[in-house]
Amino acid sequence: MAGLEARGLWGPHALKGVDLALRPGEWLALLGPNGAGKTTLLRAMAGLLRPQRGEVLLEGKPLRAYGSYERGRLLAYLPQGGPYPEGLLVEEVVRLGRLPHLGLWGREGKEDGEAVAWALEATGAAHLRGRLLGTLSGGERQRVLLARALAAKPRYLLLDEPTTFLDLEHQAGVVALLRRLAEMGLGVLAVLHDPNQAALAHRVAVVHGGRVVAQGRPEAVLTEPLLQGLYGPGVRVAHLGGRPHVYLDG
Ligand SMILES: Nc1ncnc2c1ncn2[C@@H]1O[C@H](COP(=O)(O)OP(=O)(O)OP(=O)(O)O)[C@@H](O)[C@H]1O
Repeated sequence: MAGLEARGLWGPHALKGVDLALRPGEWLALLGPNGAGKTTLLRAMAGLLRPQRGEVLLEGKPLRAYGSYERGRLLAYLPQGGPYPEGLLVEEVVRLGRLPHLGLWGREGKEDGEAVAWALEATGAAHLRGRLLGTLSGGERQRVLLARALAAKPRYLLLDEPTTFLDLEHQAGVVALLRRLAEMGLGVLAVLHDPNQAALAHRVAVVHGGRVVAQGRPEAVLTEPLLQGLYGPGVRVAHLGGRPHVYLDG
C-alpha cells in the first residue's frame, strides 16, 4: 500500500501510541507544543529511531526491512539542527543527497547532476553553490540542507521545522515549494510551529503528550478551543477567506 504509516508507536521517549499515515501527494503539517514528541515521531518515521512498540510501514513494508540506501531513495529527512558539514561547498553538500543512488563509489551521471541543479533551483539556493556551507546565514544554510534532502528525489519528505531561520519571503517560498512537491506526487510531512503555515497544508495533525490528539483539514483542526488547550488562553483564531488565521491577543 502506498504511503508512510506509523502504527501504534510507543517509545522511545515521548511517544505513547501514535497512529499517523502520510499519503503520496499530500502535505501533512505536524503541529504541537515544545516537547510534545514531534521530532521523536518524525525520526521514528524516518527510520532513525526504533520504536519500543508498534511499527512504521513504508509502502506496506516494515521500514526496518529496508536497506539504508533503498530507504534513502524513497524517503528524505531534514533534521532540526546540525552537525553541519561546514567545510564543504554548497554544491558538494547538495550532491551528498545523491548518496543513496550512487553508493560510496558510484560515478555521478547526468541524472545526478540534473537532480542537484533542480534541488538548488527549487530552494532558491543556486546562487550559493560555490560558497562554503560554514559561511552562510542560518536561513541560507536551511535552504541548502533542504536542497540536499530534495536532491535524493524521494517519494516522501520529512522536514523538521523547515521554515526556522527563514525571513518571510523565504518562508513563503518554502511553503509554496511544499505544496508544489505534494502536487508533484510526493508525500510531505513537516513539523511546523506556526499554525498559520500549518493552515496552508492539506492536512494538520496535532501532537500533544506523545499522542496525535487531532487530525484533519486545517479549518477543522485549527479551532480556538483546541489551540487554547495547547498553547493557553492568549491564542485567538479569526477566519479570513474561509481559512483560520491564528494570532496572539496581547
Ligand atoms: N534522547 C532523548 N533522551 C531522553 N528524552 C528525550 C530524548 N529525546 C527527546 N526526549 C524527550 O521526549 C520529549 C519529546 O521531545 P521531542 O524533541 O520529540 O519534542 P518536540 O515536540 O519535537 O519539541 P520541540 O517543539 O521543542 O522541538 C521531550 O520531553 C524530550 O525531552
